[in-house]
Amino acid sequence: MSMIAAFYGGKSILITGATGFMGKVLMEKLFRTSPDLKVVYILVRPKQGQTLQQRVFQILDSKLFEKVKEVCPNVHEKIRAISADLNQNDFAISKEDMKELLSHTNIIFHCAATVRFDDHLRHAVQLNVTATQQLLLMASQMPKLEAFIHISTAFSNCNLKHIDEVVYPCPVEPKKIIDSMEWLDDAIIDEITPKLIGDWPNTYTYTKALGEVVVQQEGGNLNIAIIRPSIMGATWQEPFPGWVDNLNGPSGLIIAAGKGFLRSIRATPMAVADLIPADTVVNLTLAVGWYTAVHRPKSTLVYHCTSGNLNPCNWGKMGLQVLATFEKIPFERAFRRPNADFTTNNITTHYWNAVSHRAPAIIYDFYLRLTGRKPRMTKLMNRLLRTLSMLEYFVNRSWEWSTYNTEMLMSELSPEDQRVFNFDVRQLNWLEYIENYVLGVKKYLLKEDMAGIPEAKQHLKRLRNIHYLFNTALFLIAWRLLIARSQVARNVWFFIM
Ligand SMILES: CCCCCCCCCCCCCCCCCCCC(=O)SCCNC(=O)CCNC(=O)[C@H](O)C(C)(C)COP(=O)(O)OP(=O)(O)OC[C@H]1O[C@@H](n2cnc3c(N)ncnc32)[C@H](O)[C@@H]1OP(=O)(O)O
Ligand SMILES: NC(=O)C1=CN([C@@H]2O[C@H](COP(=O)(O)OP(=O)(O)OC[C@H]3O[C@@H](n4cnc5c(N)ncnc54)[C@H](OP(=O)(O)O)[C@@H]3O)[C@@H](O)[C@H]2O)C=CC1
Repeated sequence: MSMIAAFYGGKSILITGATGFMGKVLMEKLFRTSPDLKVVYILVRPKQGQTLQQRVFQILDSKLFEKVKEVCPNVHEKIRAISADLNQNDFAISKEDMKELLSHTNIIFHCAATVRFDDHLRHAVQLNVTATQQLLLMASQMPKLEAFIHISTAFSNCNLKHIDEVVYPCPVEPKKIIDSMEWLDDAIIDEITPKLIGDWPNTYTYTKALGEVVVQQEGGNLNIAIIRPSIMGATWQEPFPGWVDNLNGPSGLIIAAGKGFLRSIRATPMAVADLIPADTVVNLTLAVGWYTAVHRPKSTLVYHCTSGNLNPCNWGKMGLQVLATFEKIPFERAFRRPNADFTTNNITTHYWNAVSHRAPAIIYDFYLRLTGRKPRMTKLMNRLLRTLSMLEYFVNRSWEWSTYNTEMLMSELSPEDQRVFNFDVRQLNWLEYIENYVLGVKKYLLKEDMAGIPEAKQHLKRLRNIHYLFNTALFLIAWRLLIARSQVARNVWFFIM
């Protein structure tokens, strides 16, 4: 019998960010392994014209929750969606809901965040720092609370090369940052943002670092733990391999490469690709929730959920495996044949951006215009180049994360819990994982049918023929021009003939 699964039985659990990528995988695992839990409160905002209930039904209707509905047929009754906006005071939660949350909650998993790299500092602070502060305040008024689990990121200290499982101080106290966001106007914030974030690459990683400091400073007597996942990718095993539902991290680039838009990327092939499957993060999170509540460590423990020091993969190997998978499982209606190169130097990056990204987009848009259609490729390409420039920081460096606490926790688990809540990345086979990831992107993100693979392969063959024809024509034109201008070239030509 799993001790962790039994622990969550009968519990009232509060999850923020339950509608996000990690939140869904977390809820799924909780219900599948502890169907006898009492209730899961989720803080949800109405979005895109959908009510809270519609949002919950949409989640439960997805393939991700198929197994849950078998083991916990009344899952929809156990999810209590609470209308909340983490950007508002008291999260805009009604008095009755707040009363219920405060009096019943046993465990909090705080997953909500803005993960956009380019978010305005005010918004990133509001969600990643102030909301965390407010949630801690709420937690301090919960008499039945046993553990508060804060999800941060392994990149919250990416300005360091070696990162230990400790909370590092920030140059400016979070309280001062929160205060200043209240009275500074947007233009001034824009101006001081580069100075404030210093050697952090973006507002996301900076505000996640501030969030951790807030947790440490304002956690009071709460039982708190911080989890730092690296780059969260599709699921490895549970509930099935390859599940993914957003474009963050590598997923968007896998699509761009598979559809033939992404032809080169400024990345260091030998740099460690610290990916971590979402189900691994969730297993560790649930194990940490149990450990923190039952063992009540004296201080706030930080757990690194990373793969690099235990089972490293690098970007070069990952890129090759992604491309190899496209041979077997191509995406439909590709713009060009998938074939992306890694470059490490600025000049070649600019060259390939011009030749392989911008030029084909301009030519294609010209063709669209000629055929009376609206040009769109240049815009799309500009977006891709902007995304690439934001991700570059992470694919040209390697970090070392120590994992003592995570390994300690693994040794504390019973063999059954090690199996049910497996977060041992040493068992991960990268080639198999990446293949399933690409397949998952095709099925769950692009919603492409596997029956379309033969047609997709035919399409790639046509693109290859067009490519050969285009190159041959280009060569002949260049050769003709050369012959017209150079006696040596003419002599070579006559010699060959
Ligand atoms: C050889 C072949 C190799 C192929 C694979 C190689 C893989 C290399 C992968 C490298 C990835 C490295 C990632 C490192 C990240 C580490 C960071 C730490 C991890 C974390 O803690 S948090 C999670 C990470 N967060 C993110 O990834 C968010 C990043 N996204 C953003 O910040 C913004 O979306 C972005 C990129 C600034 C774009 O903003 P904007 O232009 O405003 O666009 P929108 O977000 O509104 O979206 C517009 C449009 O673009 C689509 N989109 C969004 N994100 C991506 C993406 N990452 N890639 C591609 N496309 C993306 C989005 O769906 C929208 O489409 P529409 O059709 O709806 O308009
Ligand atoms: N994805 C990754 O690669 C990594 C993520 N992390 C961390 O893991 C956690 C989860 O990330 P992930 O699931 O990928 O992120 P997502 O962007 O998928 O989900 C974010 C969640 O936060 C919610 N949220 C955002 N703003 C508000 C708001 N104002 N009020 C209420 N809810 C809000 C979103 O709700 P809505 O659906 O309404 O938008 C969504 O449920 C984050 O803390 C992130 O920093 C750490 C390392 C890597």
